[in-house]
Amino acid sequence: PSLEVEFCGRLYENPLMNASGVCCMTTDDLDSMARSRSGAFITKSATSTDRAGNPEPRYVTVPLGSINSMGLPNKGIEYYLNYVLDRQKRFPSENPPFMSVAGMGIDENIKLLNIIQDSEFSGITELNLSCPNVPGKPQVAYDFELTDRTLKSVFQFFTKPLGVKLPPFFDFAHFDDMASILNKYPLAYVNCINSVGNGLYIDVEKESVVIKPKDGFGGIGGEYIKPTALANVRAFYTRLNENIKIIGTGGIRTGQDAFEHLLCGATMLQIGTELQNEGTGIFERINTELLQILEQKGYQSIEDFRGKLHSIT
Ligand SMILES: C=Cc1c(C(=O)O)[nH]c(=O)[nH]c1=O
Repeated sequence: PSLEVEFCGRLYENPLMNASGVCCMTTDDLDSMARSRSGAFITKSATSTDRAGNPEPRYVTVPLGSINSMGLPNKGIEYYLNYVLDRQKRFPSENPPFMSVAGMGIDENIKLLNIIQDSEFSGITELNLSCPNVPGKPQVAYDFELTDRTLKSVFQFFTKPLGVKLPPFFDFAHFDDMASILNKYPLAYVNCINSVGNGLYIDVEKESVVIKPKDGFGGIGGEYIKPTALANVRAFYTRLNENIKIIGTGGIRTGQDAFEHLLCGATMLQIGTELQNEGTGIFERINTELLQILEQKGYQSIEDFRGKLHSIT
């Protein structure tokens, strides 16, 4: 069997990539992703200029996942754009990395996307509408009118492939309302989900929180969030028109987790917490485990089962 996937008109050797934010802050991080067995990779969400982010400790690995309140530290969009444009020139036959952007508001999102639109970048852009950790900044995608207004403005000028990174939703009315907004726009994909916002992890021995920002409140990733991630992948896969693909993110630690996301309808798969824990060797491991599952089940390709999750009739 083969793990090859077609996404936005490009062929990838497998569906695995990093989740923006993990292993993508510096050119060294990005080079290690480029050398890995991932099928693709994405930059850290960029703002107009570099940001230090929140005070440390701001990312902590915990038994069932992670908690983070990084606060959108990044090197600024020019740094990441220079990196991806350089790779485009040096490796013209390869798929360019994905570019992620996360403005502090609609104006900065428009500005960032205009920079990408006016550049030679020929890859895929991810608009992050779900950063939960910038104090005083609510997550865009929890404001449905703002999301609609943002996408309306963006698609006045942006003609390159664009996806949006969404936070988790927990209510069928929200799945329905968000899907009806997204279906209005020529999106390449939606990425479900970002970390589950504003969780709290406690160190009982110290009787203390474990991260400094926001009195310890931070986005939760890892095993904790797989059921929520799978539900959001499935909810949008069944509601969006079929040319809006799904990237599945959240709780992928094994080939089986990857298989579950694909069964729910995901086309590409992003790994965050477990990549942070294990390093880029994880891509070789999960590709191997996923191939074993396809072999055991007699599938030749992911197309044979993508989205074919059974309900109980
Ligand atoms: C881009 C900011 C994000 C951050 C962050 O930089 O705090 N953490 C997340 O879990 N998700 C985000 O989208």
